[in-house]
Amino acid sequence: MEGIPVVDFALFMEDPGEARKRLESLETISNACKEFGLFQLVNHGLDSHILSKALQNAHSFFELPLEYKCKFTTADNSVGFVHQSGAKGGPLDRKEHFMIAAEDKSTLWPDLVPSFRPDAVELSKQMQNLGHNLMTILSQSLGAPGDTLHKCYDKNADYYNFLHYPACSDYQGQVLAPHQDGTIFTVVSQLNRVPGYQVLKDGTWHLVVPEENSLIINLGDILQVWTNGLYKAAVHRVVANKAQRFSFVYSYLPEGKTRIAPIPEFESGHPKYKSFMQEDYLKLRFENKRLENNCSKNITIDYYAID
Ligand SMILES: O=C(O)CCC(=O)C(=O)O
Ligand SMILES: [Fe+2]
Repeated sequence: MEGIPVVDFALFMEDPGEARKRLESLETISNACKEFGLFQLVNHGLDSHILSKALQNAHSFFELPLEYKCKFTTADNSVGFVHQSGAKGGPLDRKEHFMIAAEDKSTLWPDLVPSFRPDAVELSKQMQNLGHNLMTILSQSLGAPGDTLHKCYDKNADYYNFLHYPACSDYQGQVLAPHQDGTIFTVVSQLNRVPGYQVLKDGTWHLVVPEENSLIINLGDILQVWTNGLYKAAVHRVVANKAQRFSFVYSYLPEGKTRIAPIPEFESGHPKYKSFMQEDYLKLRFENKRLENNCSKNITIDYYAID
């Protein structure tokens, strides 16, 4: 099996003594983004305890009674606790999750786990910072100036999500259906290192083994559109495990009113996507995921494709 590309983030954060290695790494990123839409990041620079705290808090929250957790469910499922979800026309996903809008003044925090809120806010700040640096590196990996992707929008409207996949003793299929994220890119931490995350490449699913201290960076639809299809949004899913699995997902998104369209220097007069407003696409995706909505088609970025 072909390995999932690994990128050493420290190379980019240190003084420029390692120029040759950096160039090699930019090449690795570029190839990974074209082939998998994904790479793994090591030496990511996050505070070493922050992810173990996230795991403890997620564990404490998800083991609370369903009745309590459901107090944090909102009408449109865009934030808060979601007990059941699934792709259109398919079986339900076997997971529950708690979604939070970064920098939101939400009061929707589980009071029975007092450390949940301060630890989550701190983690989201560190993730924001990591994402900012990744945007520069991704711009450079495209052979463009470091501020190229930053210049596509003014402000972030990020979301982050704690997920729990209960142990599956007699089921071996997928517990989260294949999909692409509607983000710029998404950072995934397989918090308790139980395997499950897989990425599709050339018709084959590849397991992303949760190595210690590594993160998954998976590209989303917006980066695919900005690069006019040069970089692709990773098609990924989660498969069952006999052990329960916890993960943390941080989604980088521009503000809702941002217009998304191929960046002129990457489309050379042949845009493959129509321009759209970020919040319109997000809304379509959320509406489409709601179980009571019986529309049979799964909305993807192809909705805006120019054929
Ligand atoms: O739980 C995971 O590892 C991945 C979750 C995911 O792909 C998502 O929430 O979009
Ligand atoms: Fe995803």
